[in-house]
Amino acid sequence: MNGVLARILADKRAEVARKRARIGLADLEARIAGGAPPRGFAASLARAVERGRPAVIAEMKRASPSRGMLRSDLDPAAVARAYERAGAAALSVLTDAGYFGAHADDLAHARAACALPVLRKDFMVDGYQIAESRAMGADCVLLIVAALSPEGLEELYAASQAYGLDALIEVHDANELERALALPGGLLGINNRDLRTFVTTIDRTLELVECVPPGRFVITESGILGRDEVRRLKAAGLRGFLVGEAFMVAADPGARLAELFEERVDESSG
Ligand SMILES: O=C(O)c1ccccc1NCC(=O)[C@H](O)[C@H](O)COP(=O)(O)O
Repeated sequence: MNGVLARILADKRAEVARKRARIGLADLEARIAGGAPPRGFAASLARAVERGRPAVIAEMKRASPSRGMLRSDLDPAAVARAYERAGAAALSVLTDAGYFGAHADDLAHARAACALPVLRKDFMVDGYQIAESRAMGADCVLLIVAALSPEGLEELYAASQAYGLDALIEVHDANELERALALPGGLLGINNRDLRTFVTTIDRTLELVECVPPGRFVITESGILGRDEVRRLKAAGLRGFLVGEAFMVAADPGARLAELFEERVDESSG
């Protein structure tokens, strides 16, 4: 593997080693035992769809490697409340400081401000991070197939189940999709962004979704910037959407969410 993803993963392994030396697994387990139970991330998405609504996972991040600074003054609690009011089914909170500008308590502040379940958006390379995610209050973890060996993917998926967390299994091509489908469960994310080159196109979802067996819940991720993308993805049967940049660059992220996903009569026939 080369490119930005490889650099991020190498840095992440070093970061995990430093954290583990500071806070052992036993400490994380003690925090988990004293904390609140998970909120049910997949269940919240399913409820939105049952009500005939798109299941929007609304993301917050200060910056990204592909776009640079997006929202330096991010207030996680205020944005979480705005997303909830606008009808989001769940939150996604970037927790990587080095590449995405996260602050240590962003996830905790966002979750405490609303009733929505939260995806910890980070680069999972070690089972330690699954326990850490649960200890910090996450309800779901992201497992990027491109970032993990076959054994690593199975191990981290099993760890997410053991800690009572939902898992969003992210793929970008047909091989990765095959690996994701071999797992016994999990939400399936199709990332429209190639994490090695940053090329982003919703055509990636439109192609890959054809190969997904019925019954797997699919979330289309990245590069959903306007109503035209939402309309095309909905027309292809997509019900799960993960959106970050379009909201982060808007003056009012909640208003942008409502505007992007509002049903208009002239578009409802497909
Ligand atoms: O967004 C990046 O530049 C990026 C680079 C390397 C690894 C991951 C990256 N982003 C994570 C994501 O996939 C997005 O945060 C997420 O899907 C939302 O995408 P968008 O709506 O385009 O902000």
